[in-house]
Amino acid sequence: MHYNECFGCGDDVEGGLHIQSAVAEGMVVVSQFEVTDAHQGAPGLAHGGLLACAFDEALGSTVGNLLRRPAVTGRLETDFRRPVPVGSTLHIVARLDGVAGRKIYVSADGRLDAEDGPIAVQARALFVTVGFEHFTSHGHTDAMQKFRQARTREREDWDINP
Ligand SMILES: CCCCCCCCCCCC(=O)SCCNC(=O)CCNC(=O)[C@H](O)C(C)(C)COP(=O)(O)OP(=O)(O)OC[C@H]1O[C@@H](n2cnc3c(N)ncnc32)[C@H](O)[C@@H]1OP(=O)(O)O
Repeated sequence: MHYNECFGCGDDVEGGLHIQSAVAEGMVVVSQFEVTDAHQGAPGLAHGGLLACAFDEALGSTVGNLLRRPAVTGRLETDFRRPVPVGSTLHIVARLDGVAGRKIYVSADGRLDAEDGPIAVQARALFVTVGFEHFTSHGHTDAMQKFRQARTREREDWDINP
């Protein structure tokens, strides 16, 4: 689900990750993260925390695209296998591993510069399904209102009673 002010996928967020995700064959969700100077940790290399963020985004998008229900990250694990240079593109393929009540298990591999490039980062996460009150009670009212207006314009259909 796209939200324009999201640090992970928002188009207008300066220095954001600008990740684009789409459902692909085999019920996977593919995402691309183009690493820029704004994402550096060590000189010339992506910051590990932002790589974790990229996977949070890609995995959250997997839950949203495949299950169409609101959920938040409860747990996120990352394995950093290779350095990710500035100027490279991480090709992330994510899958749904299982659902148990409100718990949703997802995992992903991120490959360097090509769909069949070497694996640089892997992640697994547990998302927990929440009601919309999670956002209305914990977030700012005006942000939720902007989000709802955008959803209405895009006519997105979500299960709001998980
Ligand atoms: C409109 C917007 C659209 C949708 C917008 C989507 C936006 C996605 C954005 C990207 C993703 C993010 O960054 S989300 C932001 C980062 N995450 C957060 O802020 C979440 C903060 N945490 C929470 O709010 C809470 O801890 C929850 C909701 C995760 C869980 O609280 P709860 O609702 O009280 O549920 P609770 O009973 O504790 O947990 C339910 C089940 O999950 C298990 N569980 C919970 N947390 C964990 C954990 N860390 N590790 C293992 N297991 C866990 C419990 O054991 C339980 O299992 P069992 O007893 O049932 O077996």
